[in-house]
Amino acid sequence: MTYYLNNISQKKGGQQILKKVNLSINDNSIFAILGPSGSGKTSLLNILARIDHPTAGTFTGDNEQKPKGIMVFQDYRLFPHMTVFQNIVFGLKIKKIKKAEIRQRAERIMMTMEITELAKRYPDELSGGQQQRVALARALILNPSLLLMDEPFSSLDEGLRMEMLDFVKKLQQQFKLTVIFVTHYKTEAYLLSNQVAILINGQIMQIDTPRKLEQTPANLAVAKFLGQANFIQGSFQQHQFVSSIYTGDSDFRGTGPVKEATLYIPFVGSIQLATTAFSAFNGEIIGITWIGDSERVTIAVGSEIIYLNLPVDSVQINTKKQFYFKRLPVVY
Ligand SMILES: Nc1ncnc2c1ncn2[C@@H]1O[C@H](COP(=O)(O)OP(=O)(O)OP(=O)(O)O)[C@@H](O)[C@H]1O
Repeated sequence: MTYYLNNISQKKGGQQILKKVNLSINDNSIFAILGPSGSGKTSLLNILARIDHPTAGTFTGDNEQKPKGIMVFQDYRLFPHMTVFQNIVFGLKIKKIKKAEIRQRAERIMMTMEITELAKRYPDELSGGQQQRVALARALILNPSLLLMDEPFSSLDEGLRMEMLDFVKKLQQQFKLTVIFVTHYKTEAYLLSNQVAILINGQIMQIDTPRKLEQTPANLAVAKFLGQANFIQGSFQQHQFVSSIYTGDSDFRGTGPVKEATLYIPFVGSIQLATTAFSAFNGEIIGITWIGDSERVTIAVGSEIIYLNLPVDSVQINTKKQFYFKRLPVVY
């Protein structure tokens, strides 16, 4: 089933929290929603789980069906007085399913989640990663077609987070799930999905592949949220782009008044050291820090300071160098 979010808006306490959110989400896939803290991610998922209502708009499936997602929360929300097994089967018990079937389904799901040996433990006897596996098992035992994951791994350490992301991908394929995964870590979103929606201030700003988001952010708000970039104020004046580090030709063919724009120069992938069509700026290398797979290079360009991640040993300290844009990187 394809899921459709049609013009979903929500107001709370006089504040507009979601503004006309439109998304269509394909069956049997992982869709990531990426946004800063307070952008409305949880509010949106609560609506998709039918825990809350939108002020306007609808959430439908094909044939106008009313789908309901099952949530997995950041803070697990396990029942502390129940064992792992009791937590997992809780949802089936209240559906009055037969005991033998409950046991069979629980055993199968615990095996998949690699938590069989934890069945008799209580939540406070589990690590964060184990608790999240139990929370996932509790959701999956209900055979959901739509799984809603609200920053499920943000309290886990980096290594475990990466492991859990791989696990989610495996589960998605095994159970043919549709997963909506909400996060404020872009690496998580990029690792999970080739379709990422950026939510800022309750508004979907862009839906794209990770590569397109990084290379061509839809606006300055998206570019700033994605971060790891230099931002230089400038403007188009006739056919020229004018800024403190680069003034020259652009393909902008505006007439009339000056148009403000910002040069968006990501640390990675925006600059070449060899000549291309857009000649760019001269800078002096004033700092080089080794950061593993590359060097963070500090460049003085007039009174501006620019940071770039360049291949190891590609520039020398205290030398001057010319840098070339791959294309004139402008955002509004
Ligand atoms: N009951 C409420 N009344 C008024 N404002 C609310 C209410 N619940 C949430 N908000 C506001 O709505 C906005 C969105 O909150 P929400 O929790 O959906 O964001 P989020 O992106 O999930 O944030 P985080 O990543 O920090 O969990 C925030 O500005 C929040 O303060």
